[in-house]
Amino acid sequence: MSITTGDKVVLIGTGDVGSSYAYALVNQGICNELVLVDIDKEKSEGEVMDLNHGLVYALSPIKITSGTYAACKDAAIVVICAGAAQKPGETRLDLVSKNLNIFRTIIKSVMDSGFNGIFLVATNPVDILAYATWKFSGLPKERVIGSGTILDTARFRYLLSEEYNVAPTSVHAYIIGEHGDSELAVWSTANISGKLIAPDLTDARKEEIFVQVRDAAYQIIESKGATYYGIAMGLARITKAILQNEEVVLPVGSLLEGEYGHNDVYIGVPTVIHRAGRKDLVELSLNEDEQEKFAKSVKVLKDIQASFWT
Ligand SMILES: NC(=O)C1=CN([C@@H]2O[C@H](COP(=O)(O)OP(=O)(O)OC[C@H]3O[C@@H](n4cnc5c(N)ncnc54)[C@H](O)[C@@H]3O)[C@@H](O)[C@H]2O)C=CC1
Ligand SMILES: CC(=O)C(=O)O
Repeated sequence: MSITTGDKVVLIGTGDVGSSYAYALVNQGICNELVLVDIDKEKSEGEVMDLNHGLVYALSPIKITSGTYAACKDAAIVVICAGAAQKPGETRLDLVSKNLNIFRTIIKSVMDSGFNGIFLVATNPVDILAYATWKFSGLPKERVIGSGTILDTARFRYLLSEEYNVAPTSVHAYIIGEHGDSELAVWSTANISGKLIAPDLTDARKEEIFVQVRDAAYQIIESKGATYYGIAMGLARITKAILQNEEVVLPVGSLLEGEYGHNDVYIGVPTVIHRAGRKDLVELSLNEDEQEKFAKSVKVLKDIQASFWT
C-alpha cells in the first residue's frame, strides 16, 4: 500500500515540547490539519482552544482539533513528544524504561488505527525510542525518523555564528551521534562558506564550544525546568522538509545499516529528507578521532538496546 498523502499531522503528547511544536507549525503554515492527542485530554483540549484563538493571525488556514488515536489512520506524519522529561540532574538515558513502556502502548495504538505514514520521534532518549518505534511498528526504516541531533546541531551552528558574527544559516557544521552525553562535533568538516573553522580555533576553544552544546540541556533545565522552543523549531523544520518533499539534508536520527561502519542503531547523522521520509544518509569523512568518538557513541546506544532487545 502506498504511503498516505496529504498534510495531516497528528501530535501525540502536548506538554511543553508538543505544544511549542504545534505553535511553530501554525505560525509557519506548515500543514493544513493538526490533531492533538494526549493522555491528559483536558490539556490537549486546552491547547487546541488556545491555538485556535490565534488562527485569525496565522500564516495560512489550518484545522486544529483534539482527538484520539483513530485520527492517525489518514495522517501523513505522527509526531511523538509524549512521555517523561528529564528533571534537574537526570540524563536522557535515565528516562529509558519509563518511556519505552509508554511507547509500547502508543505505537500499538497508532498502528491499530491503520496508520500508513511517517513517524517523527522526539521523546528522550530519542535514539533508543526511534529504534523502538521502528521495531514496534514494523514500518520500513525510511518511515521512522528520530529528531536525532537536529537540536544539538542548531546549538552548535548558533554558537559558531556568535563566534564569527555570521548568520547561523551560513555556518555548515554538524553534531552527530547520540542526542546525549556521548555526541560529538565534526570539527574536521565544519566551515563557513567553504572556509574550514577548525584551523582557526585553539583546541581549548573548540572544547569550550562543544561542552556548551553538549551540556546546554542541563543548563536550561536547571534554569527554567525544561527545553522546548529549540526542539519545537527543529521538529517543525523536519515536518516541512517531509511535507514539501524538500530533499534537504538534516541531522536526524536514522537507522544505520553499514553506514559509518555500524549497524542496527538509530543515531544522529546528516540525512536526506523527502516526502517518503528518510532517503539516503550522508556519510561525512570523519577523521580518526571523530570515528573513535562516533564508535563510542554507537556503543552507548547499543549497550542499552541490548538490555531491551536480545
Ligand atoms: N529530542 C529532543 O531534542 C528533545 C526531547 N525532549 C523530550 O521530549 C519529551 C517531552 O518533554 P516535555 O514536553 O517537556 O514533557 P511534558 O511533561 O511537558 O509533556 C509530556 C506530555 O506527554 C503526555 N503523556 C505522557 N504519557 C502519555 C501517553 N501514554 N500517551 C499520550 N500522552 C502522554 C503528558 O500528559 C504530557 O502532556 C521528553 O522525553 C523530553 O526529554 C525535550 C527536549 C528536546
Ligand atoms: C532535553 C533535551 O534533550 C535537549 O534540550 O537537548
